[in-house]
Amino acid sequence: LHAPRTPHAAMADWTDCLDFGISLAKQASEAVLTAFNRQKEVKLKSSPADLVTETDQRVEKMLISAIRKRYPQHRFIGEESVAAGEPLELTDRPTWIIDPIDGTVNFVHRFPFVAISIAFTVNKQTEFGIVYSCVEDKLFHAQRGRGAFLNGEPLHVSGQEDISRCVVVTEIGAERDDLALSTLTSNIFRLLKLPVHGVRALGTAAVDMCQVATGGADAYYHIGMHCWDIAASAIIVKEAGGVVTDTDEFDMMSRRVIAASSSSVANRISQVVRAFPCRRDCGGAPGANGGAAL
Ligand SMILES: O=P(O)(O)OC[C@@]1(O)O[C@H](CO)[C@@H](O)[C@@H]1O
Ligand SMILES: [Mg+2]
Ligand SMILES: [Mg+2]
Repeated sequence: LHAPRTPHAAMADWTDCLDFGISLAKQASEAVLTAFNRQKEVKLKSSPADLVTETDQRVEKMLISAIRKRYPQHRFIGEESVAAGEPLELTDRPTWIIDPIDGTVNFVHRFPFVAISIAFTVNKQTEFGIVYSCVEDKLFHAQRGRGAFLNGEPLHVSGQEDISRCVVVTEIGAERDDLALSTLTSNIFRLLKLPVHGVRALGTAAVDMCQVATGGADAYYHIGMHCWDIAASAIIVKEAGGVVTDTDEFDMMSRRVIAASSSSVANRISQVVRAFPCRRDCGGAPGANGGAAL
């Protein structure tokens, strides 16, 4: 017996949403750059190193209201909306996952790596990701099955398989409790002792991961970030030929990620790096309600 065929017309490719997201990321970048050299009013969120400014909030509102006007049925997970009390819930409905400024500490200090990160999921699967590194004027994007691009040029990971020849990117993040700090610093210690060629941190997970997509870095790992920090750059790495994983299958809500140029490098990092407990962004077990796949 054959199942009835689903008309292919039902399979949207979401390119219209991608193009709209790219045009909005460019507008948002102008707002971020205008504010970049100005004095900012800074507020604290979860820790003394977790900052927010009026620009983060304004850019997120601008993005969400423009998308909502054009796609009234779509849903949102936005960093600053969640901070303001909106639920963090990923459903099967088309969902935009937004970090209006990834690298707010950099933005406050005028350290020149700040990015707008926009991912789009349907049925909990990422369809595209956009990362605009504003000061560098680098626009990264990837669409599922269609490759990754930087300012329109195709991207490829380095393909490096030997950990001892890798530049590895990570972040210390905003956690300041003893367990998190000792785990994070001992992870760096163990990697350096392997040895690796170098460990780097730019202050924005989105841009860090895009370095792996360009081949400028060979791997990235991080514990404690949120889905909006990595949702867009994860598909960019994957479409550039990289491997995106967790200790198990990648789950953007788990608050752990390894992105690498090859599975051998990803496996080596997962053997060396220890995690500390972090509450999931949403959902229970990986892949269950709220879990999300690439
Ligand atoms: O708050 P922001 O600027 O959007 O996020 C900045 C950030 O450093 O926070 C995470 C901390 O774990 C990082 O991975 C991420 O890039
Ligand atoms: Mg962020
Ligand atoms: Mg942010």
